[in-house]
Amino acid sequence: MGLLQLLKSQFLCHLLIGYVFLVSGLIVNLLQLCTLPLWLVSKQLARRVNIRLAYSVLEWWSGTECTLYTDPKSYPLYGKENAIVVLNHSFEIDFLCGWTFCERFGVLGSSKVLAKKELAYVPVIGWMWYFLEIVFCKRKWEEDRRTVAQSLQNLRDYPENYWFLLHCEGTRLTPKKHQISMQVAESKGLPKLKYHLLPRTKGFGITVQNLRGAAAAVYDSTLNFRNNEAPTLLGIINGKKYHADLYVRRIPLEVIPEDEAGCAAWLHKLYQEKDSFQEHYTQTGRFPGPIVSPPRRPWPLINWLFWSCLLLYPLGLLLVRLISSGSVLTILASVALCSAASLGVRWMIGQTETDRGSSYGNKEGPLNN
Ligand SMILES: CC/C=C\C/C=C\C/C=C\C/C=C\C/C=C\C/C=C\CCC(=O)SCCNC(=O)CCNC(=O)[C@H](O)C(C)(C)COP(=O)(O)OP(=O)(O)OC[C@H]1O[C@@H](n2cnc3c(N)ncnc32)[C@H](O)[C@@H]1OP(=O)(O)O
Ligand SMILES: CCCCCCCCCCCCCCCC(=O)OC[C@@H](O)COP(=O)(O)O
Repeated sequence: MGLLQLLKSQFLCHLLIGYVFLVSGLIVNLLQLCTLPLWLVSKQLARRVNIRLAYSVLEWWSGTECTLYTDPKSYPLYGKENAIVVLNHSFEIDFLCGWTFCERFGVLGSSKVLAKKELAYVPVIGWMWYFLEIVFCKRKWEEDRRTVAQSLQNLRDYPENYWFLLHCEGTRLTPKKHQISMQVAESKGLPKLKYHLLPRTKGFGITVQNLRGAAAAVYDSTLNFRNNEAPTLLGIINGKKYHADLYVRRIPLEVIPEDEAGCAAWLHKLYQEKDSFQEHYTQTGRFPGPIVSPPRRPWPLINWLFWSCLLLYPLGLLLVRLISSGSVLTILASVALCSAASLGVRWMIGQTETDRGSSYGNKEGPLNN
């Protein structure tokens, strides 16, 4: 274990990182709130300010290495156009890998996702997403068909390039969800998938329909981790290194059928292809095609140094004052506050854990929702 990894695994280090993450995030949330009047004056300027504010929270502490497999001809277009990203949903840190790639291609602050509504209430990240015009769904089509379409329409004049992420499986893969979704596949006469849940086609259909002309392509993205790892956020916080491999194919939006049934059939075929890429990965330890290496940028490090210096210095001063005050009551109150904050951060980490995930796709029944 290297010195940096040893440091990362220490409890005190977790407390300090948790403190910097939480306080910097809340400051950014507050600044975002202050941009509300700006929306009335200039919507596009308010959007640009929020993109930059979000950037400084999203790119944070991750030691995950990511390798990109893709066609070198498509590579120069990444980050230079709007795109719909279709990504498998098997790992607890899918979102971190997504952020890492967004950062490398300069679209971290502007990128979007079709996210479950419950995430809107997660402090810092969920609150920030509200200002970033993230599209939320209740996974209840009767309600989502109208609200999701409206939110997508709002993105048509977005002032900066973005990726719109869709986890078409709708929930993270578990053995039970997989078994149930394969029953649905069988009942629909569709081939079984080994590594994916059956994709939900309605969200994809409505996204393509509403972003046609605004997004140039679908980036079919398939993620896996080396050595059969099942990475967790807690693992990362404890300094564990994971290595992600991502296979991306750029598919021009024009090739996707315009009618609902054709579009759904196209997506099912895409997932059958994704399944074969995962099989290839399992057999050979790599995805097909050449590797390209997006360069690391200095901004994440500069960003972290900025927030750490800004927030750790006053914390140090406060601690010295607290101890020298000698007041048992003040010290107890401070310990209680720190405990509450660390429980809050632990709850947020819990939101990323598949074991604590939703029951969506878990119930047997006519609709299996
Ligand atoms: C160069 C590098 C490139 C790429 C880099 C990679 C990524 C970076 C990109 C962007 C990053 C940006 C941000 C990322 C940050 C964070 C991400 C965090 C995570 C949030 C993600 C989530 O919250 S996922 C959960 C929410 N999202 C979704 O659910 C999307 C998919 N779902 C849908 O599309 C749904 O259709 C819906 C939500 C719109 C509506 O759901 P509902 O359940 O109401 O309706 P459905 O149509 O889905 O259900 C009825 C139909 O489904 C059939 N059915 C029933 N049971 C099942 C079952 N178990 N499995 C499959 N199908 C089932 C049923 O029969 C019905 O069928 P029909 O034939 O009638 O359609
Ligand atoms: C050391 C301190 C570090 C503190 C870090 C706290 C970080 C909290 C980040 C919260 C971001 C939450 C994003 C989670 C995205 C996610 O993966 O959602 C799952 C959904 O797709 C599907 O849900 P489900 O149906 O339950 O599988």
